[in-house]
Amino acid sequence: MGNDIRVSVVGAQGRMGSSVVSALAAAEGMTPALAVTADDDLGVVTPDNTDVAVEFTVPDATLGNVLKLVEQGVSVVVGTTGWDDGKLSQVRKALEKRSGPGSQSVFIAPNFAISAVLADVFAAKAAPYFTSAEVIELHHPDKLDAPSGTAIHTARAIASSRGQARCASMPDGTQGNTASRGQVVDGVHVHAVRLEGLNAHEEVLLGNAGEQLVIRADSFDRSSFMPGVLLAVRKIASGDYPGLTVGLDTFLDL
Ligand SMILES: NC(=O)c1ccc[n+]([C@@H]2O[C@H](COP(=O)([O-])OP(=O)(O)OC[C@H]3O[C@@H](n4cnc5c(N)ncnc54)[C@H](O)[C@@H]3O)[C@@H](O)[C@H]2O)c1
Ligand SMILES: O=C(O)C1=N[C@H](C(=O)O)CCC1
Repeated sequence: MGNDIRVSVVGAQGRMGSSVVSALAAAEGMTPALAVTADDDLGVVTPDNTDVAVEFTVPDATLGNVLKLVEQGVSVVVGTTGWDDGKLSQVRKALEKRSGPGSQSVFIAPNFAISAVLADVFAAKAAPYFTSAEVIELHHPDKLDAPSGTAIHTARAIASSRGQARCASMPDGTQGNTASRGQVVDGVHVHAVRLEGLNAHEEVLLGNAGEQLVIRADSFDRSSFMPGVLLAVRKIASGDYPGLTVGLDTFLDL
């Protein structure tokens, strides 16, 4: 259709990329444009054929892909993990260089499932009321990165809300080899499980003397991510979010 948003998918043969290609074909007001695989030249994706590119590839490739798409004048919705402050600042700089009328957008979300986004928000709200908080993420064994992008995001959100509330550091009497205590992200311990049969799951454990709160999000199927991806495409295509935006909660009235 004439006014449809033209959406190209980078990483189109992957688990997420192929799900996005199918979701786009069924979505109102969107037209699938190019399906780019690892063997293709990303240079083919331009504003002549694409309004928004959706990028689901691998952590080692995503920064390069996003910078190239920005250089080519294309706005991007990114679901690939592996982002840190240094990489985000490279994207911000690339966007600033190009900014002007009709300026471009990059949107990055570690998780597009509403259950995960809400778990993150609830965990950050709850964290200052508890002495201890730890994050456990559980995923399918084909996942390349650990801990998950979502768990890093959650740990940072917990640390930030505890920092603002001036909470004391969490008690931990572990001595000697601390490898089994997981990765420490901004002072929050994050544990990664890889298990056949799982898809994408996260649990936040919050403890006080004599009580525990568990906040858990389960994505049983990749269909759980699709409404969030389509929402992000619509928001980015609207032109209302120029520059870099991180996190699906931006678009939700939480
Ligand atoms: N944000 C979310 O909600 C969400 C949900 C699920 C997965 N993820 C993340 O998305 C990423 C992809 O996950 P997946 O399960 O689809 O992985 P996958 O391995 O199934 O797919 C990745 C695809 O990218 C392709 N690829 C690699 N380098 C490329 C390049 N330079 N250009 C184009 N294509 C390239 C690979 O050939 C593969 O087909 C991971 O980082 C994962 O953590 C995010
Ligand atoms: O399947 C994956 O890989 C997922 N990756 C994201 C992460 O690392 O947080 C989101 C959930 C699924």
